[in-house]
Amino acid sequence: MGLLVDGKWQDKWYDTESTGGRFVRKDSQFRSWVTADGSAGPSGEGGFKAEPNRYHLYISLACPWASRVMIMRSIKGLEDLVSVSVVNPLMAENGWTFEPDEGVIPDPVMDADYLYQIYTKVEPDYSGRVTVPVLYDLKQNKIVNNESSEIMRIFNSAFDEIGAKEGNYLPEELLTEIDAMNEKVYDAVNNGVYKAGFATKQEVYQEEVTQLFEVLDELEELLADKQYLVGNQITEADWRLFTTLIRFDSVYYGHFKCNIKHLTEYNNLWRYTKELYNEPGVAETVNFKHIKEHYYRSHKNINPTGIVPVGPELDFSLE
Ligand SMILES: N[C@@H](CCC(=O)N[C@@H](CS)C(=O)NCC(=O)O)C(=O)O
Repeated sequence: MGLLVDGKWQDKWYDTESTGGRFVRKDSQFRSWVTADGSAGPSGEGGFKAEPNRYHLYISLACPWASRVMIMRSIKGLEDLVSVSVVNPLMAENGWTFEPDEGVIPDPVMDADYLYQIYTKVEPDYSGRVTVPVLYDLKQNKIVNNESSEIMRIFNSAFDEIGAKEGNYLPEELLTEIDAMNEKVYDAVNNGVYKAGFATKQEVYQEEVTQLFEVLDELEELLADKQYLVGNQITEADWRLFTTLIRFDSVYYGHFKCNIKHLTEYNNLWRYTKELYNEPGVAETVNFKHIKEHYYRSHKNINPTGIVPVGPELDFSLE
């Protein structure tokens, strides 16, 4: 676990000293968009036109942010348009690596050993965290974007004219509601589990875990008479919630101490999670071996022995 400082790798855990025991996530730095005609998107620079085999995605199957992008790639049928590399689940002193293991897919750009080499290749004096997902332009050797919420939106529509599957997970008329839902879910749930798990002060942990379960209770109620979060169709908001829920009982409940309730104790949220898991193309993006190995083995200050629990046994079949 570490970060780049002026292009040099430093092995360092998150700093929570300066923030009173609180984990504060840093903003992603590469923010350009792939668009159908190469014009600039809502942020960053233009020049990234949607073309087959031009873009490459770096992901971890363990990571909820990378997984939401993988789900969009899968449900939009982009497998033959956007290639992918998968990092090793263990994130240790060199950060994410391509160390061969089951499910790891090596780097085609420079056969890198470490993901940070991709960052320093495009920006030799980069300072910041080296995160997945990364959307990389193979033609210009540039990182287009490393913010999953934006890569999801790129995948939702940029490739529609060159062979993507039908489906709009961001309908115009639901956009305001989706954005509001995303904000709540991001803060309390997606990032909430991390804020609870990485807290280094008791009162900070308690505050975060309480807020997390308050919002889960609220969502449980919302889903009592609704199948999906916004409108009557699956939207981006559902996929964003899903990647946290699918990891909940396996890692967040134990490793991050988000244990007021199991997800399986929430009737509606559990049913919802199973339904989304059973959507075509989604189960293939979920790899519990990578998920459990990553969290339990990489965060040595939380789990010093690195022992990976055997359970829980979860049954995702819909009765
Ligand atoms: N805001 C980013 C967050 C991505 C992120 O934090 N990914 C984690 C893996 S789950 C990572 O690569 N962490 C490495 C680090 O922080 O050093 C996004 O949504 O894309």
